[in-house]
Amino acid sequence: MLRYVTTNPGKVREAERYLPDGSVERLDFDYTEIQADGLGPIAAQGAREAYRHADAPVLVDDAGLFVEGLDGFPGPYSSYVEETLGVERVHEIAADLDDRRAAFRCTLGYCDGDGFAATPDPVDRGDRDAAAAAGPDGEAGCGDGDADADAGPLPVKLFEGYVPGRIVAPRGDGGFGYDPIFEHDGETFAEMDTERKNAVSHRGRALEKFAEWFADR
Ligand SMILES: O=P(O)(O)OP(=O)(O)OP(=O)(O)OC[C@H]1O[C@@H](n2cnc3c(O)ncnc32)[C@H](O)[C@@H]1O
Repeated sequence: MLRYVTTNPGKVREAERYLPDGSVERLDFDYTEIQADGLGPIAAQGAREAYRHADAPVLVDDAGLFVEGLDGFPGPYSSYVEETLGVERVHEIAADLDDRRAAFRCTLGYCDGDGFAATPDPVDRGDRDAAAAAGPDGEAGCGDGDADADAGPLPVKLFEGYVPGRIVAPRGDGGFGYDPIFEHDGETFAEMDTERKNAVSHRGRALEKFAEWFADR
């Protein structure tokens, strides 16, 4: 049984649509979010820690909002910023910017304690650049840059998803987190139902890639 590791029930609602019934259960485990410029090292480290905790295959979901006019902030710090400033303040700050383009990014980290061929290159190619398209998926193994001597060489397979949009005044009651202030194609994510958000979202894209790979393994 695969454990979807998150403290955020909103993520699980979206993820369930991509994973076969009965093949996954939520693990409410608050893994350590290391400080890093990109989501890849955070997801990789989190997956290793969660795997050690669960002793079962795990999928960790690290996501963030990257505002172009703020050089990608809050990015990997999105959770902290939501808790401290709050979503409406982020909109107020962005309202003063000329460039309100933004992107959501999601990196999924899968670890089952088994070996993938570990590659030395991390997938972190600069999540700060909100305009850059998500690149190919990668594997983070030994020497993947998330330097934690205790983490050991457990290989982690990473999957990325990206969606462009812009920051707007809050609209809509659905979704979670920054959804009310993130507009894509004329609608905020909070105005979309789960199915519609999944069809375009960063998480949907990453989950689609994961689900395909997982089924074909
Ligand atoms: O780490 P876990 O336990 O999964 O839960 P979290 O909510 O802290 O998850 P992240 O660190 O990945 O999320 C960073 C922030 O981005 C927000 N976020 C993530 N995905 C989102 C989405 O699809 N829509 C809106 N906000 C999102 C989320 O609410 C956090 O404030």
